[in-house]
Amino acid sequence: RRSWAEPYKIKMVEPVKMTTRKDREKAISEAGYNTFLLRSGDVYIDLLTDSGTSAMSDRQWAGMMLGDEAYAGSRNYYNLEDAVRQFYGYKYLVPTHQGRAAEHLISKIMISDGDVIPGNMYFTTTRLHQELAGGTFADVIIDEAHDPENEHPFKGNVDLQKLEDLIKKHGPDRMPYVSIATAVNMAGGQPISLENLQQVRELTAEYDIPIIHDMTRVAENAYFIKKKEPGYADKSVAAIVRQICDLTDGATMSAKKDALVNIGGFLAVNDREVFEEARNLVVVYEGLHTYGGLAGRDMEAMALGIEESVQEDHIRARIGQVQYLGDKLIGWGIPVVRPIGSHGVFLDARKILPHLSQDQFPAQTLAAELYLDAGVRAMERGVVSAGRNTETGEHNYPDLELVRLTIPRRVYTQAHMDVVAESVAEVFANREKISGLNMIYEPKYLRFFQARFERA
Ligand SMILES: Cc1ncc(COP(=O)(O)O)c(/C=N/[C@@H](Cc2ccccc2)C(=O)O)c1O
Repeated sequence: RRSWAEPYKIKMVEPVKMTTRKDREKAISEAGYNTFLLRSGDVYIDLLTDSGTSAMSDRQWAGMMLGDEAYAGSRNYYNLEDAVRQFYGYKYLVPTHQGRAAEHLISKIMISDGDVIPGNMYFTTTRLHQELAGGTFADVIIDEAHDPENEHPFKGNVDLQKLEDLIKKHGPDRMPYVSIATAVNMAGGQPISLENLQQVRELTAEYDIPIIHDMTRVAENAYFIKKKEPGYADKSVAAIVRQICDLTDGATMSAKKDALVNIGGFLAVNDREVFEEARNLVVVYEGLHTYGGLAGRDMEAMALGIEESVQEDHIRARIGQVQYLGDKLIGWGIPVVRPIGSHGVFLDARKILPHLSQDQFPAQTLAAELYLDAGVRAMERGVVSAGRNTETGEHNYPDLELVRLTIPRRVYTQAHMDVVAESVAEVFANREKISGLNMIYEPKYLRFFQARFERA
């Protein structure tokens, strides 16, 4: 098997610098042992997130020069509308500044006090907007998704029995929609199969319950279907993306991921009334309905990014780079979520630091130690991210206590992946010496963004 390389060449570079251990000790303690609070200038390889951190193509940069900054009816809006219709198939588009803005709108429109919204594992902003609208999230993902070592190829699948029991328990009238995420972020970037999505569609259709699709990483999910689901090997990623979307009634999109832009998102629906209400609400919270908080140039870059996101060479290289890092760590016996997901490699902090209880924040600790070793920035995806139970006020204690090494699209080379792998191995070799953290500042909402810690 011959080696293969990225399907692009680099035209512009942004120099990054190595820091010293001393610099990093100072930086991480000033950041309260929270990688979100580090300055990017103090970070060598930034794997905090794949959100908004991808490299745009020369065509997208050219698109930035074609911004029609008319207040109303910008040409770029119509180009974006065409791209959403062509590649995703949804009828009506409401642009927003990013994904959580679309989540805010659809939650406000479709959720009433006391409603239950089933979903395949929670996502932080999605669940918060459901709660702010008076709803309660209910997890219907298969049990395997909560087991980091289980090799189920489609851990994003819905447990149909759990879903049906919920519908029977609460009644369809208390269920405004089922929330389906593709390439489930908190499970480790784990795909849902088309077979399972079709079964969810059949079940919800019986009760006339719509499906709202969090399509933030839909192209990555489509790639896994092409590679792993019987019958799809000869289908294009673009065709599989359409097939996924056509099984849903609407979508929220953070275009900062798959669609390769630094800012942008949208709400797209097929129902005219939901569209009318969303178009009316967007002018309250985001901006006119033809720009939704974005500049014309941003919408142009997004339209082009959507087209590029489903190109076979691009998505194969993107997923290939994540697999490369994951396989390297697995080869060195480092506990990671398996199978390797779509947008990052998730370290199993519970297994790496078994001597730390979740009250000592193992994933938060591991992310800080990784940064200290060589300046690699990762993200806590464990008890801090899980937040507190709205009833009891206690921490939610998730089975998955993870540190996410999230790979931006078209930014880092294989050499960077090697440096990251060696840094993880170094921290892993010294894991017994790692002690835990105490939380000393806890914000009310989405605490993981701004919480501060000190060494226990
Ligand atoms: C599956 C899914 N659905 C919606 C959104 C919101 O989209 P947006 O408002 O950010 O554009 C996101 C954003 N995910 C980013 C950024 C992030 C957000 C909250 C906590 C930590 C990190 C990440 O995973 O790094 C997502 O992954």
